[in-house]
Formats: sequence, structure tokens, C-alpha cells
Amino acid sequence: MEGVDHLAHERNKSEFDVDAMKIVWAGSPHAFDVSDRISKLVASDPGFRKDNRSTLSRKELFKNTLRKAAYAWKTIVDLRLSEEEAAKLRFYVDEPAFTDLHWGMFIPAIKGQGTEEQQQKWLPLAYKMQIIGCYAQTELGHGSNVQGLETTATFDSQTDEFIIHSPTLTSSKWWPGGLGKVATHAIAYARLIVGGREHGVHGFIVQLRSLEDHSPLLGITVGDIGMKFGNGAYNTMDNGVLQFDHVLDVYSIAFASIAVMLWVSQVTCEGKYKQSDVPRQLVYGTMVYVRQTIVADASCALSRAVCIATRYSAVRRQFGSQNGGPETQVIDYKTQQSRLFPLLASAYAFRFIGEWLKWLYADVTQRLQANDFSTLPEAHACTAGLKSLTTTATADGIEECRKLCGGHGYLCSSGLPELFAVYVPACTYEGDNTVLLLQVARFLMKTVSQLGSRLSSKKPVGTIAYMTRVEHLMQCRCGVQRGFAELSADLVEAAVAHCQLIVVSKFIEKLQQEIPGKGVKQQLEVLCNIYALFLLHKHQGDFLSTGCITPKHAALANDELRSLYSQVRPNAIALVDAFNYTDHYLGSILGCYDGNVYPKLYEAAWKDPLNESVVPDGYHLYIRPLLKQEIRTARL
Ligand SMILES: CC(C)(COP(=O)(O)OP(=O)(O)OC[C@H]1O[C@@H](n2cnc3c(N)ncnc32)[C@H](O)[C@@H]1OP(=O)(O)O)[C@@H](O)C(=O)NCCC(=O)NCCSC(=O)/C=C/CCCCCCCCCCCCC(=O)O
Ligand SMILES: Cc1cc2nc3c(=O)[nH]c(=O)nc-3n(C[C@H](O)[C@H](O)[C@H](O)COP(=O)(O)OP(=O)(O)OC[C@H]3O[C@@H](n4cnc5c(N)ncnc54)[C@H](O)[C@@H]3O)c2cc1C
Repeated sequence: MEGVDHLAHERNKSEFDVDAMKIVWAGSPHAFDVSDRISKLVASDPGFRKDNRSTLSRKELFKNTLRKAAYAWKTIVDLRLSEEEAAKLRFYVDEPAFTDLHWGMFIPAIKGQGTEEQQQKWLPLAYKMQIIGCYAQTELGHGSNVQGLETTATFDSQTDEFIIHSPTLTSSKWWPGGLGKVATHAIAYARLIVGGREHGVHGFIVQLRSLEDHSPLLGITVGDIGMKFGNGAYNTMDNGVLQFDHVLDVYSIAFASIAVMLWVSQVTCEGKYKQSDVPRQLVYGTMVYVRQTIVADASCALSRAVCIATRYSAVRRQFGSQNGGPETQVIDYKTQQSRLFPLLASAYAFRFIGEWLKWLYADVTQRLQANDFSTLPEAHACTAGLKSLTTTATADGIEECRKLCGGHGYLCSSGLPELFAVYVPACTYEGDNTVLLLQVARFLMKTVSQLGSRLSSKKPVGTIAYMTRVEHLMQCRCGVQRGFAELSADLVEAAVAHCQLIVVSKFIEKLQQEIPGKGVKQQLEVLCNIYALFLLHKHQGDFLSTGCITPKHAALANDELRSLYSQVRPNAIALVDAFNYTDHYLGSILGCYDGNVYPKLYEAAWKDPLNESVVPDGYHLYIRPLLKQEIRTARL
């Protein structure tokens, strides 16, 4: 029945202050206020409805996305929302769109790598959406290998201009989001050539389309690369293909013939290339920035899936009826708990590692401005490794949540298929996860000698076990006199172990902070222990081989896990309520707040276009002749 909370009995079991946990999850009272207010604003506005997406064609879907993006912008302007509120609004609209790349990459790239002069020229236009940008780095032939990009940018000292060109088919830009049909400008990455000499890959701001009639400019061939995984999902995004035919460009992002660059290079009016004494990898700065945002995004995506699966696991009953009594809630089965609760713990773990990574990125950015590059290697390794670890775990976790919901998890109305289809490219974009782990492995090879010293420092026992595991995995590999390439598969395992160590240790550090609210810290301690012991159980071979734990320890850890699952059980619904997601944002009948699942599933089925007629299109043409066929078959 509408209005009845079918999960009230579950919510009454909670042993902690849910409102206080909502603040912890949001990050601060202010952050909670903004999220709560904006998510409800979006949920209450029919202009942002999304329950019809699975019934639209690609063109209808895309046009609807443009409508929503324009409507969101009008809402932002009319309500005079702040930058923070505007970002939250676009987040809760929950639709991959060109705005992700405009706000998530194009603007950060100009802020992070542009000169003062370039920022003054481009940022006001971008902030007012008087230009729409994308990040055009990947090409048909190269994505992971940035130094293999083929697009060229040749400096013409006669005209003080750069000529951008796609010399081969494989140099066509391919994948950039927003490029296919919307972006008016791109930050295009190309090999700089000055005076016949090549100076590696740099970024250039290039106008693609007319601001008058949106037609591609002279020398620009641009379009969409076609349908992607899933039906709705990422097909709301126009990932594009772009070819340059000797395009004149006067706005290099890394170069300005007059402005003195803070830390990148410049080309003087006389056509001289001046390389500053900064790491060339600063040109990758935008990728590092986005990777750290992707870690926070992982906690959002995983928490959505876990919220759906947890609420439905409490609603769903199957088997176990005693004397005609109610069947057992599937959330009470130990197998369901052993699959679901580590994902719940991971969602919280990724939330806190995302907070720490945001601090690390801000710290390294501040240091860079003082020409202090000392923490750049660690920042690169952490953002690359944690992006890889959290996106892999989240993609796998969303799929596990679909399976935890049985058959109904496969319905679009569960919200899980769409969430999975939208999320999984995160394992590839912003750096293929294996390629990024190889970067971490390379970092570990260089610093493995320091791991030992870090072992001796005063660390909680759990962290010591994880540190010993990484050191052991590295020494087993480094001790073998073979090349990096030969050992790369093993070294990637050590890289994963290193990233898991970081997540566990930062979760423990989070618990050392002041955390207000009755029972809140205790719940987080349970979740932290579940995360750490679940991984120890999953990788117990590694831990046993270090000698750091014995088989008896491993067995005790497993017993403790079961006990921890029992401690979480009465609080599970409250722990997912703490995410404070509206039913609109969850987009899931199985995960609806009131748990009134079956009537909503049944009602939703009849709304499918296929049920607009009792007799389906095609019956008279194909089925009736079949049923009425007069073919005499001896066998029948
Ligand atoms: C790193 C590579 C793999 C290799 O680079 P290479 O140049 O060859 O270097 P190496 O030889 O390997 O190493 C040399 C040394 O350099 C060091 N190094 C390497 N990289 C870095 C770095 N980044 N920083 C610092 N140091 C670095 C390395 O350690 C070596 O050091 P040493 O010599 O050992 O000491 C490189 O090729 C690479 O990075 N490849 C991956 C390519 C990639 O990631 N491409 C991504 C393209 S963009 C993309 O995919 C975009 C996707 C968009 C999807 C949507 C994302 C969401 C957007 C945000 C969400 C919405 C926000 C909306 C907000 C709002 O609405 O308001
Ligand atoms: C949805 C989506 C959105 C995107 N948006 C953008 C965007 O806005 N802008 C942009 O510029 N790009 C974008 N991209 C492109 C994305 O950044 C690249 O696809 C990504 O970096 C992976 O590169 P690749 O495709 O070349 O993969 P490849 O490197 O070709 O990977 C193929 C396989 O080779 C393996 N491999 C590659 N190199 C090595 C190695 N050295 N050692 C071991 N294994 C290796 C990989 O692990 C993988 O298994 C997007 C991609 C997707 C899917």
C-alpha cells in the first residue's frame, strides 16, 4: 500500500544515529545540506524524469539529453545556484552528457594548464556556457599510449599560428565525449613541431564548430562514433570522431607566443621553443585530476547498487516458512550477507579514500605552484592505482548486486542494468585499469626499498599485515632477475595489494578522527573490519606466505567476519538510508525507500509500450499464419 513503510521494522532495528551518519557520508553538515536540497529539487521536477529512457530511440534519447542539459542550465541560472550546487544538480540529473566533459575536463584543463592570459580569455566563456568544450586526446590508433598520438601541431612563425593536422586515419580523434554533435571547442592533444623539430605531445584549444550555426569549421570533419554498450546508458553521450585537415589554430593551451608560462613550455614570437625545467608529465595533469574524481564517483555508484540490493534483500522472502508463517528474508541468509556486506563496507571505504585523495590532489597542486615536484610521483601512483582498484571493484560490485536481486535484478525497472552499463567504461576511460596498475608497479619498483622502513613505524596490526603482504609480493618479484615486462602480471598483483593497503590504512585513520553521533563510529569500525578481513580472507594465500598470519589466524578471521556480518545485519537498512538517495536518483523499484516492491513492479510492467495492445504488432503477419498452417507433417 502506498504511504506504508514496508521497511519500518528494519529501520527500527538500527543501533546508531542515521542522521549523524548522513553527515559523515556527505562529508560535512554543509555538504549534506547542499546534496539533500538539490537532490530533492531534481526529484520533484518532472523536467528531470528519467523513467522513460529505456523506451527511446538513440536520436530521441540524445535529443532528450540535450533538453535536460539546457533545462538544468536554465534552472541553475534562474535559481542563481552556486558552482557547488550546480555540480550537484548535474550529478543528480544522472545522465551522461556533454556537460560532464565541459565541466569535468575542458574547464579543469584550462585552469590547470592554461596561462593567466588564456584563462582570462576562455574561462568566462566556458563558465557561461557560451562555448562548449571537450577533451580530445584519444585517437583511433592510440589511447593508452599518449606519446604515440599522431595528430600534429606545426608552429608557423610567419603567422604566429599552429597548424593542426590529422596525418593518418589512425590519428583521427576517437572517443572524446561531447565531441560528436555538441562541442564547439576542444582541447586537442597533438605533437608539437617547431622549426622542423618535434617536442612531444601538448594541448591546444581548437574551435571546431561555428558559434553562429554550429556547422564544422573549415578543415574540421566531426561526427559521432555510434552506439555503445547497452541501450540507454552511455548513448546519451555523443562520443565523437574528429579529423583535422591543416586547421589553423592560434590558441595553444600550453603555448602562448607572448604570455610567460608558469610551468609549461612556450613558443616565442620568433618561433623558439623554450622548455621549462618542469616534468613533461604535467601535460597529463587533467587526467590525474579526473582520476581522483572518479574514485569519489566509484563510492557513489557502488553505494547506489548496494542500497538497491540491501533494501530488496530485506523485502524479498524465499523459503524457510515455519507452520505457514512468513518465509525467510533473503538478507538473513549467510551467503547473501557474505556477498552483500563486503560491498556495503567497500562503498564506505571508497567514500573515505575519495576524501583523502581529494586532499592529496589539492596538496600536490599547491606544491606544484611552488615548483615543488617532490610528491608528484606518489600522487600519480595513488590516483592511477586507486582509480583502477575502485572502478574494478565497483563494476564487479554492481553486477554482484544485480545477481543478489535474483530475476528482478535483470529488469530495467530495478535500475541495476542501466547503472552497470553506464558505469563499466570507468574501468577503461581515464586510463585502462591494467595500464594504470603498471604505473603503480613501476612506482613500487622504485620505492620498494623504502617499504621496509615504513613497516617499522608504529602502525595498527591490520596495516602491518597489509604492508608485509605488499613487501613480500614485491620482493618475490624483484628478487627474480627478469625484466619488468616478464614479471608485469605478478607486479600488477602487488600494485593491487598496495592500493588495498592504502584503502585499509585510510579507513583506519578516518576512525581515529572525532566522529559524532550515537553508535556511528562503532558502525564504521564494523565496516572497516569487514573490508579489511574480507580482503584478508580473499587473498589469504598472500598473507599466509608472508608468515605474518598463520592458518589459525586465517580461520579466526573468517569466524570474525561471520560475527561482523551479524553485527551489521540489524543496521543494514539504516546504513544504506544514510546515503540519503531519493527514489528518483536511485531509479529502482527494488530499491524504493518504502520497500513496496511488488505492486510497483506489477504496475510498471503494464506501462511498457509492448503492452499498449493486447495483440502485438506482427501477430496477423507472422503468428496467425503459423498457428493456422495446414502443413501436414508425418511426425505430428
Ligand atoms: C602514464 C602513461 C600510461 C604513460 O605515459 P608516458 O609518457 O609514456 O610515461 P612513462 O614512460 O610510462 O613514464 C615516464 C615517467 O612519467 C611518470 N608519469 C607518467 N604519467 C604521469 C602523470 N600523470 N603524472 C606524473 N608522473 C607521471 C612515470 O611514473 C614515469 O616516471 P619515472 O620515469 O618512472 O620516474 C600515459 O600514456 C597515460 O596516462 N595513458 C593513459 C591515457 C589516459 O588516461 N587517457 C584518458 C583520456 S581522457 C578520457 O578517457 C576521458 C574520459 C571521460 C569520461 C568521463 C569522466 C567523468 C568526468 C568527470 C565527472 C563529471 C564531472 C562533472 C562536474 C560538473 O558537472 O560540474
Ligand atoms: C565511454 C568512454 C569515454 C571516453 N571519453 C574520452 C574522452 O572524453 N576523451 C578522450 O581523450 N578519451 C576518451 N576515452 C578513451 C579512453 O581514454 C581510452 O579508451 C582509454 O584510455 C584506453 O585506451 P585504449 O582504448 O587505447 O586501450 P588499449 O591500450 O588499446 O587497451 C587494450 C588492451 O591492451 C592492454 N594494454 C595496453 N597497453 C599495455 C601495456 N603497455 N602493457 C600491458 N597491457 C597493455 C590494455 O590493458 C587492454 O587490455 C573514452 C573511452 C570510453 C570507453
